[in-house]
Amino acid sequence: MKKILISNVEIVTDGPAYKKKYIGITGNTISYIGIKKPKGYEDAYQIDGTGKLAAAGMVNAHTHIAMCLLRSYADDMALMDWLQNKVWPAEAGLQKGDCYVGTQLGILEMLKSGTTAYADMYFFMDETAQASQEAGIRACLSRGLMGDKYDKADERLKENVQLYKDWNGKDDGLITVMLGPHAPYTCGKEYLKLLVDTAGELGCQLHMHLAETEQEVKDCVKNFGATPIKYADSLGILDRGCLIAHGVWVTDEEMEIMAAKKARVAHNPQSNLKLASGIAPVEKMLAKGITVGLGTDGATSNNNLDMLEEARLTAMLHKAVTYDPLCIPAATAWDMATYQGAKCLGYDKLGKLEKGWLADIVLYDMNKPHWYPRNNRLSLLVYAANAGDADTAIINGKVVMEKGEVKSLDAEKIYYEADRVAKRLTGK
Ligand SMILES: CSC[C@H]1O[C@@H](n2cnc3c(O)ncnc32)[C@H](O)[C@@H]1O
Ligand SMILES: [Zn+2]
Repeated sequence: MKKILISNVEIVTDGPAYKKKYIGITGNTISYIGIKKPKGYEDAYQIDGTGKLAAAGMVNAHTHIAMCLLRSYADDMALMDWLQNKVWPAEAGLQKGDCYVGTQLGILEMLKSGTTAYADMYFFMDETAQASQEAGIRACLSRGLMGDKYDKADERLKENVQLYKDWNGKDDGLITVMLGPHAPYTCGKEYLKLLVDTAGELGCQLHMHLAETEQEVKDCVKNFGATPIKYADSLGILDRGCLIAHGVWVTDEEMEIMAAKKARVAHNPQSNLKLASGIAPVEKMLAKGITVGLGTDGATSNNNLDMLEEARLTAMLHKAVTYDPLCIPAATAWDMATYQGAKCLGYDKLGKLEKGWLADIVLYDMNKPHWYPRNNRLSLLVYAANAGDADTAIINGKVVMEKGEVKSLDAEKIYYEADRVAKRLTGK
């Protein structure tokens, strides 16, 4: 089995004490962490960790990765205006091959900023799966679904089912698949019932936008007689296992339901702020034991895929909202960006640097002014680091980026292709 040995590396801790360590990787698993040089790694691929900080790779728990193609195309708008008048018309022009390029651009951005896994919901997901496999990034993919009827022949659903059959568990579990009902306002009740039934037959979970805006809640109550969370629950969506994107407008009672049904939430603070959707009651969710990961949402509403920004914003925003400086400390924000994100995607032993856990590891280059002095490395990572500090990325025991170079991606070619596709989509 292939082995990697990282030497002389610092490991993220919430305090001043540290010792330079060795991290051994065997196959896709962390097989050693310690201060003594381990035996049995003489022939391993060697990485010098001097001046580097090792941390678990971040997990982007909700995005639409190929929306990178529409970055800086539609800003300063509210969600429905943005979707109906700018985004959906542009997406209607998506052609075969576009999402492959858009995904490559997004993967490049995520790897270069320390993200090693993501959950996605979009179109042409076969292309997203292909690009993810080639880059070696961990991905949990859903075909975005919108529809009305209980119709097993629905083309979009057929695509999502095929995606599941073709890709779920592929590449040593690197790629997994969920069904992706878009939202209560784009999926009819009968259609949602069909998706729950289909997910049950496949044995997979659902990834859905829920309770993002106040207007969504009002419309849902008007049309279906219940708030989005209660409505989704009444249809069996939460029992099936659900990754909820947003969960901004949820009541205490709904959070109790979410906790009881083990729903996981992807909190997207930057997108929620930019679209003026509101601020999710994250501190309450965490207090109730709900798993809350962090996401960027698409780069059309963010406008980047930088998870360090989301972790920092999460650690700051909720302090201001609650007037409590102790709310969501750096350690909690980091846990959300890594371990809780991994749980959102359905993983058990992912998101921490521990022996026996999956080897998704990022080394950050600390040889920069904003990494001095080093009173607390975790504080530095959450409050001071920036995207360009990610130097090396290992996913499932494979080195996918070294010295800032993503091994399997040709950046210049991707920029050129992405520009070409974006011009066609936006007419700019
Ligand atoms: C059907 S594929 C996914 C679909 O979702 C759109 N989208 C992007 N961001 C958001 C958001 O914050 N809320 C709701 N829908 C969003 C995307 O443009 C695709 O059409
Ligand atoms: Zn979204």
